[in-house]
Amino acid sequence: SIALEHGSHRLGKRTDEMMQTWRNYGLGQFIHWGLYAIPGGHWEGKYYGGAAEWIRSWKDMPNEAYDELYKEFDPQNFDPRAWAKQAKSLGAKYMIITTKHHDGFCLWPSEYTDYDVTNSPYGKDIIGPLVEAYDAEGIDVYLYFSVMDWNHLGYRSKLETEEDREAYEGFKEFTRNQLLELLDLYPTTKGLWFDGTWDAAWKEQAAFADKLETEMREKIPGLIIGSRFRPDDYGNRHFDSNGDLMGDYEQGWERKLPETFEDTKGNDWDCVMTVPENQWGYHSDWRGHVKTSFELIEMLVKSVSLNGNFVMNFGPDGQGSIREEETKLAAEIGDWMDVNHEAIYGCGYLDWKKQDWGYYTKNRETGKVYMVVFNRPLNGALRVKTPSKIGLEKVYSLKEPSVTYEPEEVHKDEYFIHLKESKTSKGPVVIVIEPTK
Ligand SMILES: C[C@@H]1N[C@@H](C#Cc2ccccc2)[C@H](O)[C@@H]1O
Repeated sequence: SIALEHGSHRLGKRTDEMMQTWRNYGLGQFIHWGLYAIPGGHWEGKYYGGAAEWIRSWKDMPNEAYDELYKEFDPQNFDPRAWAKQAKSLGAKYMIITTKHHDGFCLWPSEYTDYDVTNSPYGKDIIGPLVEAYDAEGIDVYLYFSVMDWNHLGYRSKLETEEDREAYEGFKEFTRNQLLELLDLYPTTKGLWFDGTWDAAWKEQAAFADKLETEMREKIPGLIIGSRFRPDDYGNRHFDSNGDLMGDYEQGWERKLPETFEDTKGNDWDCVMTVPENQWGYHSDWRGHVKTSFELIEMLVKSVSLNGNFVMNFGPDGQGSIREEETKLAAEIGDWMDVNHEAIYGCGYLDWKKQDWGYYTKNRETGKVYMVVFNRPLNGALRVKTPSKIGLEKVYSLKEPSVTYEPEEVHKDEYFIHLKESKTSKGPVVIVIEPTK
């Protein structure tokens, strides 16, 4: 293996309580909110189809005009407790909020820049009330932080000149100051979700990032930081030059999902997912495919079945309202979770042979097995291949436990479970197997 000073510092998974809690979340909520929500994908009547939170970077969009938007930020509809209540009814166990996206505008009162909410007409901290509201609902809060910062004069995507390097040293100090400031201001945060770390300039900062990650972990013991923060000695991210995972879980699944357990390399991971194809911040004109609640529930179940967490994105509008499409999805998914959360929370991968009808999840504590059926076979018979000697004496419907099943053994350790028409349940039906030995 390659000698690394700043590669992965731990082989295998974290087993402490905070990480176990993270592992058992199942469902999270991402919130992308900032100045980009004001234009909402349009500028002077022109529609921009790219990601709305990147509008400042589109060629026809005048940067100076974007940078003035903070003078319009006054979200009078912002209601953190309503957001937290909606997240509770969705069934989210954690929430990730953009404290600062690539544009550099800070949703908290930062001592290290004037480009923050205190200098907007709104004038007040956004992050603090959100942390408080979500904590009150028992939903853990994680802070999204973009290292890339288009507003800071010392930011560089690459370091070519001596001037670049000097300026970048100031930017690094600023970044460190802001991160330590966030952890001081919001000590109940359980982790940081880093983004904007693909720049060549940042990839040269293995030693700096390593030291800073250690400092942050010392400030909040148990803090959870994913694979997207640190570059190793050779600029590799997510996995170091020896292929070992950086950070506490893999953050590589952005708008995509692993297909097999092998794709996950056996690591902890999260999938962060937009509702439209590629809009994180608010866009007033969603075009292309907008996911249905059934699609999102399947992504959630697939994630949990492969030991991952699924984080669904919300993009509040410029006034601080959650758009109706997201409200509707939250209600539909929440209704399904009300009945079926037992197959999600505290569950993970089961090494039984994957079947076409859907996904298995297994409760890590009870050992209960959940068959989440998305594709009802035409003959209504679910094929189940079990490891040998598993007893299937206790099989029932999660929604209607009085509806029990007697699996029909068709081959050695291979059974049919004949679905009984359950009440019209919206979304996938879940069959529970309580292995008896
Ligand atoms: C979590 C997501 N990461 C950000 C990005 C990106 C990106 C950058 C370059 C190429 C493709 C995607 C998006 O703006 C959003 O914050």
